[in-house]
Amino acid sequence: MDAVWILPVLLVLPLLLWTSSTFVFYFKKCFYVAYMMLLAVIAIPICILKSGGRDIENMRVIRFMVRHVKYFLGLRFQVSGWEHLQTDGPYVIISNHQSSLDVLGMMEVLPDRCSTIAKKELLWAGTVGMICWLGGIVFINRKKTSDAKNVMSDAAKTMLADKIRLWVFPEGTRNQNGGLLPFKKGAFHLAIQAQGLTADDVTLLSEQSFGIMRSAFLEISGQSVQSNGPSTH
Ligand SMILES: CCCCCCCCCCCCCCCCC(=O)SCCNC(=O)CCNC(=O)[C@H](O)C(C)(C)COP(=O)(O)OP(=O)(O)OC[C@H]1O[C@@H](n2cnc3c(N)ncnc32)[C@H](O)[C@@H]1OP(=O)(O)O
Ligand SMILES: CCCCCCCC/C=C\CCCCCCCC(=O)OC[C@@H](O)COP(=O)(O)O
Repeated sequence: MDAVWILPVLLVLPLLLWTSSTFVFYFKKCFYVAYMMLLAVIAIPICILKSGGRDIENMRVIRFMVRHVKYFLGLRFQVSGWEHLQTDGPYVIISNHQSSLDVLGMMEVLPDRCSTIAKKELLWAGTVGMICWLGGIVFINRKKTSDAKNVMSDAAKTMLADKIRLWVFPEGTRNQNGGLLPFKKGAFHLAIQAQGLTADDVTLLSEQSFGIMRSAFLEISGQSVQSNGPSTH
């Protein structure tokens, strides 16, 4: 009886994929989440066997396993300036944040010994949450600012002691409104500690970084003319 339903699905699915770009978009989105969950199932035992638990070195495994996902989604990346990340010691990377697909771009350029700051809710995202924990991702509670600051202060100490790099999304949330949200300060408090600056430097550093990222963002957006489905994802 069940098999009767399979035939229409098998017929309708290719038809929708062929005719509806909106369907293609949502199909890809579901595929992305399911496939990342599956990849994490494979990566979890590898990371545990390799590093014995939570360890920033696990980000190498995650990076390696995620890099091919772009091909399934029809995405390609153009990287420039990668050589600037090839320096010794700790540093902070900041980037804008539009969608969960940003993880794919991140994995194209992620340096060794680099993890990220993420909202704590991600920890509960099934196998993806577990692999994030194994990769040394630092989870913060955005609703409790003082807790988040304490966690980031501890992260700054670890960053200096263990020479790790941290990737922060200074907008603090995803944003697809065609610009940048005002930056939160956490990334810059991390950066001053890595560079021997003081709290007085945070505002200037934040403002300069915002200006540079905004002009780069607008320049790149101006070149981007292709659309592959609804604008919100
Ligand atoms: C193999 C299969 C794999 C499958 C899966 C693979 C996954 C791979 C991993 C990839 C994971 C990617 C995950 C991405 C997730 C991205 C996110 O979750 S984004 C959301 C979370 N991130 C952030 O929010 C980071 C940015 N937030 C901040 O920096 C904030 O500052 C804050 C710490 C949360 C506090 O926020 P808030 O109080 O609202 O705002 P501010 O304006 O910044 O600060 C107010 C005040 O406090 C001072 N201050 C801020 N931070 C600090 C600090 N760290 N230390 C000291 N003081 C601080 C700040 O200066 C302000 O004071 P002032 O007097 O006005 O200056
Ligand atoms: C138990 C099942 C739970 C299912 C949850 C699905 C979680 C997504 C799973 C796979 C997606 C691939 C990994 C992408 C990780 C990126 C996470 C992300 O981009 O989080 C958004 C966060 O930066 C900001 O969040 P808000 O915009 O503030 O909100």
